[in-house]
Amino acid sequence: PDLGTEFLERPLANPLMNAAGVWCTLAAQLDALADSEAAAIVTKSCTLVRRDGNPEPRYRALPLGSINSMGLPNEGYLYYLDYAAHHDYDHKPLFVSVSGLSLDDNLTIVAALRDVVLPALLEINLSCPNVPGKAQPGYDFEAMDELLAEVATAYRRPFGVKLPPYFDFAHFDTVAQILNRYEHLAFITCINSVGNALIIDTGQESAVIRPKDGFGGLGGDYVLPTALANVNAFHRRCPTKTIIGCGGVRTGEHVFQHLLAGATLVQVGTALYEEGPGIFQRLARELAELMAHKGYRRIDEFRGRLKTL
Ligand SMILES: O=C(O)c1[nH]c(=O)[nH]c(=O)c1Cl
Repeated sequence: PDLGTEFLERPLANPLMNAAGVWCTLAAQLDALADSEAAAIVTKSCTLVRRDGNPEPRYRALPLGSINSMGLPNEGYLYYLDYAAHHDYDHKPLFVSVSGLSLDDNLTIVAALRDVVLPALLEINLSCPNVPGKAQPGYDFEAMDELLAEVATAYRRPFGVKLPPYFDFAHFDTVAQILNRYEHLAFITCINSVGNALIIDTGQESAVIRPKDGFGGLGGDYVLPTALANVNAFHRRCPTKTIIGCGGVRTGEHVFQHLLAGATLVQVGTALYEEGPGIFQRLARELAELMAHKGYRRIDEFRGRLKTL
């Protein structure tokens, strides 16, 4: 089978890439992804200035996934613009994830990315659940609309958004209606971690991460059904946008399910954190094996073709 995929008219070897935030904070990590089977890579969400992030422990692997409250540790946007300036775009696409702490910070970073005129793709993170005291724009629809209007006006090139999970059809409808009003908004990445979960260690009778009394974003097996629902909800509601699936991907079968639900690319977070960049070779092999078993030669024979009963 051929895992060939097209994203924004660019042919890719397969639909696989990392999720922003995982194995992508430092240049050496990004280089490892560039050398892996991932067909595209995205940077850690960046802010105006470098951040240490939250106190540790701030990430914990779990039998069914992970919980994190990293607190946006990153090297500052100029570090990732510099990385983007040296990336080989003929080898594979590079996305820059931006998560400014204010509208002004986002606009400063977006304008800088525009002005360096690189083939890098902008993924605006609307959904970081772990900065104490900051409500995420993904759940403040007026703030989201204002941010997108300002970014679209400033950036004037194709860009995408990273959304939090939604759990209500009224929210799917409202958010899709906002996103569909922005022509430059070319792709939608669903989902970010399921925010503010609480994992308890029974023996210690304690939370397992330090920040925010142990409340953190959930990833991994726990979130696959919610991720698939959000991918399919926005695939149905935003026919002119490309959907990138993210959430709960650990096997080739999970990749297949995201593609069936309507994703064009599929991002890997928790499983990449635990397994390392070699996971992309395994996921590509497992997806090809599943496609062969089902008699599919190409992804576009089943992508977005989820049946209902
Ligand atoms: O705490 C984080 O750095 C973080 N953690 C997440 O699970 N999603 C995000 O978008 C971010 Cl920005």
